[in-house]
Amino acid sequence: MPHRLRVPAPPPSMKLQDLRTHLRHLPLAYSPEQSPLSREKDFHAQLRYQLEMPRKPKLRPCKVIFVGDCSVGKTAIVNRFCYDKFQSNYKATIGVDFELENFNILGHNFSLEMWDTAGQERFKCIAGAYYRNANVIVVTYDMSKRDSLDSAKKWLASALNYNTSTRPLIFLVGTKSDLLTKEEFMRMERLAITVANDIQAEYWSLSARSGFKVTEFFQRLAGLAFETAVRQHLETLKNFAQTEQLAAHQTSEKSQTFDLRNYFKSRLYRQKSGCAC
Ligand SMILES: Nc1nc2c(ncn2[C@@H]2O[C@H](COP(=O)(O)OP(=O)(O)OP(=O)(O)O)[C@@H](O)[C@H]2O)c(=O)[nH]1
Repeated sequence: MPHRLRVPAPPPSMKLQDLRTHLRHLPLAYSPEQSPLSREKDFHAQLRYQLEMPRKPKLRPCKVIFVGDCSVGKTAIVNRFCYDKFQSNYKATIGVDFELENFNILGHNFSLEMWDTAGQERFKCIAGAYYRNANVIVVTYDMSKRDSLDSAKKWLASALNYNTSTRPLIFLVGTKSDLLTKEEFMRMERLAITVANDIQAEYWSLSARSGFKVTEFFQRLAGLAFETAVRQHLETLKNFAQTEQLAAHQTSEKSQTFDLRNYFKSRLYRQKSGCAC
């Protein structure tokens, strides 16, 4: 019997992961008419055009911080997206947890550094140290606990305190939507959208237990963060090119002055020597 070489198929989890992290379009907002970030249905045509240039931009990893009261489900949403798993027993985050997720967006590599900070008061001073240089702030609240929504503004203010020079993208995320009846869900969402509008955040309701909207949320976050990173990169290049142009202009002005001096000198010489040309 002829020997056949068998090529093992990639594990199904890998295929799933690839699909979730490969983006060709800008994912839509949870509720496009609410979003203060972008209401566009896709990446901007000019951004696509710029990305097709031969020199590919090198984008730094995007720092995403998750903040919110203890036990609202920050770790659960990160684990649902990164490992597609859910744990029903509560283990408090001590200080901070870190996950890295690599995306491929419009053919470019882009990574999200996810900093899942502790909600417990006693770890607040440790977690605060990790708030710096955040590109994205995810303020998380538990949809089944109204007081966790009331704390949202306080958490955002404290995260923004460490990021005064940058303008991070802000999301307000409601978790544990599986615990609510339809009426409770709608009531809580209405309240939360008002808060989201107040703090200029894009709103999402999720459930780590059922997986409701978790992938869509992370894809949207990655898409918007990518768009912002490319814009900032192009802006830096433009400023750099302008500085170079200015320097080149100043140099050519100097050499012109030099040439003029030479010109007058040579004319004087010609006049002295009686040349008529
Ligand atoms: N039913 C339900 N329970 C959830 C969901 N998300 C999280 N939980 C539960 O809520 C508890 C707290 O979840 P965590 O993800 O640890 O909360 P956390 O915000 O990271 O908490 P800290 O580490 O203290 O800041 C756990 O027992 C989870 O199983 C959800 O979507 N639905």
